[in-house]
Amino acid sequence: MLILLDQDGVLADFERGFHEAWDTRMGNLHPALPLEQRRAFYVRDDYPDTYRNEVEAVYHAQGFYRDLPVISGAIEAIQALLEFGHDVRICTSPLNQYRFCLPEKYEWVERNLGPDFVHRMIVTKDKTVILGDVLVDDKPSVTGTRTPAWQHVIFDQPYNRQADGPRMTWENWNAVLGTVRTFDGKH
Ligand SMILES: Cc1cn([C@H]2C[C@H](O)[C@@H](COP(=O)(O)O)O2)c(=O)[nH]c1=O
Ligand SMILES: [Mg+2]
Repeated sequence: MLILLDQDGVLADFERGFHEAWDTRMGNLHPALPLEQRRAFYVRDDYPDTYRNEVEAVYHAQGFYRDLPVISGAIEAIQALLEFGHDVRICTSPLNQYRFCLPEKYEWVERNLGPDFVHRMIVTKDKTVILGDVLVDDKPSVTGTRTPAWQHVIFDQPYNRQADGPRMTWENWNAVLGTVRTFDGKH
């Protein structure tokens, strides 16, 4: 299968990175929301409007994307997927404020998956134009200009539990991906 893996929220732990950076900068005024209480996909929507600038300052900061921790189990699962013979690509959308985000997404992949994996990166604002059998993504609804070729498998996070459909973690990936159909109709 051609497997598209989203980066933030699937491989890179955007939530933990935000939580730690927020507590360092702002914890004395408004402690970071515990992960299990996050409900909105965009973190700014779970914080009071009065903190919008401060929320954005956290993930616009230099080093934020580069230093995100790895989601536990992701690297080992990618190695296993490659060993099974799957074609694995990273399919990621940068912020419009791309100055640090964009190069740091590449740095993150180089640092955590190795320089060869950089060749596997697909950076796009519209994931529906990208071919694949499956897109593993934490966004509850991935939309764009086309009807996507891929099946969306939701990577489980507290802020996407309202969405229907197959739901994956780095513990159950093997069983969940086994249910996905490929372009030619085979498993
Ligand atoms: C505010 C906010 C932004 N994001 C960002 C993080 C990334 O730049 C994109 C999604 O990237 P992905 O690799 O395609 O997951 O959106 C976010 O995920 N959550 C937020 O709250
Ligand atoms: Mg994501």
